[in-house]
Amino acid sequence: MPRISISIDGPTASGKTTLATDLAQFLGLAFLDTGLTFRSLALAHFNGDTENLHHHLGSHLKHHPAVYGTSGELVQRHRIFLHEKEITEDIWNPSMDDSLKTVSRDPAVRRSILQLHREVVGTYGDIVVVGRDVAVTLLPAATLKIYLTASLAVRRERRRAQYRLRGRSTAVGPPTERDAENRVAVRSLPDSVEIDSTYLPASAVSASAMNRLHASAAWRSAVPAEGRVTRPEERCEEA
Ligand SMILES: Nc1ncnc2c1ncn2[C@@H]1O[C@H](COP(=O)(O)OP(=O)(O)OP(=O)(O)O)[C@@H](O)[C@H]1O
Ligand SMILES: Nc1ccn([C@@H]2O[C@H](COP(=O)(O)O)[C@@H](O)[C@H]2O)c(=O)n1
Repeated sequence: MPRISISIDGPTASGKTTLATDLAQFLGLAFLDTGLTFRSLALAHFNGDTENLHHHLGSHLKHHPAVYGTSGELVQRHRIFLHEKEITEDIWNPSMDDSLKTVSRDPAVRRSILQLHREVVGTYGDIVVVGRDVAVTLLPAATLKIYLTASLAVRRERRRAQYRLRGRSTAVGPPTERDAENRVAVRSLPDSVEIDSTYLPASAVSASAMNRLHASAAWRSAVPAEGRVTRPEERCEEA
């Protein structure tokens, strides 16, 4: 069967990870959060390695995505290793925001990270990928490209609530110029959809994405009619 891939772009705290987890679980896909690779290099930078971030890439940084089975079970949890040491939890230090900016503004580092992500996508194939610019740079032929938005106020409130719960933080600002350019670029790709989650609960965002996936030409040609699945709530709506 041809492969299924879904990209989810959008600004901080718009709900990308939440939607990606839901889709990956429901469809039995891998889930790669590209932001975690940036955070891994930010950790190296934060720990004092400010000169040559490249030497941490290549075979030294291993990003294993989460993988879900066809019944929605977690087959492999996501894990990241840097020089063979697991750093999956260490990358969430809120003091690393400045290092994160340094890493993500370096074009050469971005190119190397993209190469690493291409290798992950090549290995796993059936995958949901989340990030700031993944449709254009990594998955221009994805079965569905989602641009997920929410108002600044709502994104800030979501992040505040999340911070209270998990003790992790990221600054939430208005969309940057790069976000705005990327949004326009995603719109111009075939099989792309923009979902504004400001007033939608997470379940409605997932249902909307699933409906759009089923309507996409790439999905129809990739999945034979007898193999297509719908959520119970979608079947109710259709009845
Ligand atoms: N539609 C929604 N309605 C209400 N809360 C939501 C919705 N989607 C996500 N959330 C909550 O908002 C918070 C941020 O969501 P999430 O981590 O998925 O965003 P993100 O876009 O992946 O963020 P980042 O860019 O920082 O990785 C989480 O606590 C999540 O539970
Ligand atoms: N494709 C991407 C993904 C991330 N970044 C940068 O990394 C930061 C962390 O990402 P989160 O999704 O975990 O918030 C993010 O703020 C970006 O600066 C990126 O540039 N491209």
